[in-house]
Amino acid sequence: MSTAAETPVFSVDGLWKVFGPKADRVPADPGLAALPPAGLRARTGCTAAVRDVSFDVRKGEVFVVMGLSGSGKSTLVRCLTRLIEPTAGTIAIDGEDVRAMDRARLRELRRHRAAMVFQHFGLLPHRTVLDNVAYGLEIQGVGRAERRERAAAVVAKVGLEGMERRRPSQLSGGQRQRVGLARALAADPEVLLFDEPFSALDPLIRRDMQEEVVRLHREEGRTMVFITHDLSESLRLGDRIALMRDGRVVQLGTPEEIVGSPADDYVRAFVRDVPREQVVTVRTAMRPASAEEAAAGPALAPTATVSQAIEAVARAGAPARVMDAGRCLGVVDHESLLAVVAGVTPAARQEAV
Ligand SMILES: Nc1ncnc2c1ncn2[C@@H]1O[C@H](COP(=O)(O)OP(=O)(O)OP(=O)(O)O)[C@@H](O)[C@H]1O
Repeated sequence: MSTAAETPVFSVDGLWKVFGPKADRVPADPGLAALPPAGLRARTGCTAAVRDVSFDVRKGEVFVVMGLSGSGKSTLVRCLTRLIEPTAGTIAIDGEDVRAMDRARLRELRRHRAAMVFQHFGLLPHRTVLDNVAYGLEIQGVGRAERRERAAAVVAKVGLEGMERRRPSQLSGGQRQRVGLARALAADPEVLLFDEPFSALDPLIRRDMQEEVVRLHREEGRTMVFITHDLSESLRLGDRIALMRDGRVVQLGTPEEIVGSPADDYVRAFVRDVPREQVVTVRTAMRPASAEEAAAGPALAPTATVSQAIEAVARAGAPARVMDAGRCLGVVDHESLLAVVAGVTPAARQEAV
């Protein structure tokens, strides 16, 4: 039974977005709905950018939508606040039907509840950093003194203190992106939607911004939906990842589930080069402990990664215990850790026993 505390921020069910003539008939007709992209285009002239997608975004999580170019990521996330009108399916925010919202309610949704951070952040060139950040609050009708005060606090939060009076042209790409982020944060939305915000940044600055997002998330616990086509970015940021292909979500899971148990050959090929030991946790790698092993040895949290465990086991020269609230859940030793590095899935290991 679900309680109010468990209501997801977004709840999406059977969502379709079809572009093209008479788009409505595609989800409604099982024959058309089942066609592959090229077949659908040839028969109807339509593109199904999002095909029968269902998922929940939980409160406080970083939910990543990942996939190659054209897989439907932007269309899906724009449907959440109806920047793009869905063709079929349901979307709820905090249990409220987004598709039933009138224009005023939608405006409120986009301004106060689900703010978007874009790759091209749309900064106003003739305004200062502070005024750019305060702009969203101005639209909301917040008074001048209050909006400047709130904007200054957010500018400091994203590390731009001292730059309040600069114009966008006097900032680096990374700093501009921080202004865009600050502008979205100033509205204090329940959820932040990021549309590939860092893809135009060079790799070092990109890494900086990823860390910034992780830090903000750790400090505030705000729900975030993050679009990216970059696998390492999604593994670094995501609590859960929805991996898209041709408009469908082909796998939804934690980074560990996606890397450790790819749902099909497509996902397997996608994650082939990921260093598994940096993603797989000891909870997955462990085996049952004997009474003797459970009593002594280095202790690790269940969320420790295999690479952290390798260090602990090498240092102690003995198996490490996976401990949760004082209880030993199992142990990891050389063999179980090496199996992860070698790419042997836990299921395959069990079959081999
Ligand atoms: N307005 C539109 N009209 C027709 N087709 C569209 C429209 N917008 C998107 N599409 C098509 O829908 C599919 C998904 O596009 P979408 O932009 O959502 O993908 P994406 O995964 O975000 O790609 P990228 O990473 O390149 O931004 C693509 O095949 C695209 O060509």
